[in-house]
Amino acid sequence: MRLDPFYLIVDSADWIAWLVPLGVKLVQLRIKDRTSSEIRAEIQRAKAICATHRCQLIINDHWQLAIEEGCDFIHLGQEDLAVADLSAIRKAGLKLGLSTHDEAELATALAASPDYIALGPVYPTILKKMPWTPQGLDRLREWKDRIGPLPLVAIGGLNLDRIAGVFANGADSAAVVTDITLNADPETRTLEWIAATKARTPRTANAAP
Ligand SMILES: Cc1ncc(COP(=O)(O)OP(=O)(O)O)c(N)n1
Ligand SMILES: Cc1nc(C(=O)O)sc1CCOP(=O)(O)O
Ligand SMILES: [Mg+2]
Repeated sequence: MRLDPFYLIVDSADWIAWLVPLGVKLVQLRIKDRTSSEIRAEIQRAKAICATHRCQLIINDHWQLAIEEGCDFIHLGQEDLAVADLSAIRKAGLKLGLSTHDEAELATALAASPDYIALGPVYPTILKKMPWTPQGLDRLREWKDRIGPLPLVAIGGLNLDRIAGVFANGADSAAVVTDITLNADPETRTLEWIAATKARTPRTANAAP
């Protein structure tokens, strides 16, 4: 499996409706602090938009809703993984991306046979507080050497100036939140990300549903 090199992460179907039609091919719906029925409605809307635009949708955290709504890809952190029903996830045919932040987490993640591994935070992030210091590019390279052909997602503090470095050090895809969502012009910045990652875009959409 190949991941699109530009991995957008947003917290609503409104963002997806706005930015996916610009040409985004890989998007994560990462919603916190909403009710289950609100999240279900967001997933339904996001799924319809992504299907129209042949964009791979990945649901963060809410694997039960993803199964119930017929989604095909989820992302889980280690705490999510610890309480998730992996066999139900696999039985439903969902692909699985997993977060890692240290050696122990990498071992746990690899034991779950994921479809990609994410390493973060590569650079400092303002999105959420985390106990890990920034991993840096050498650590990214080390992760790629360890996981071989499994796709590697870099996340944390990425911006246009940093993406060449993450690709040069083994990342297959660069995940981004605030460089786009807090930008004064998210639409233009999204187009800039698409242009900056275009040369690495798989010729066949890995990602299209
Ligand atoms: C691509 C990607 N990588 C890492 C994360 C973080 O997942 P997690 O550790 O579960 O933290 P939350 O995002 O749930 O706060 C991610 N969402 N996506
Ligand atoms: C959600 C998330 N997870 C991370 C990890 O390291 O697991 S870093 C991160 C935040 C990414 O946001 P931004 O692109 O704004 O830094
Ligand atoms: Mg999570």
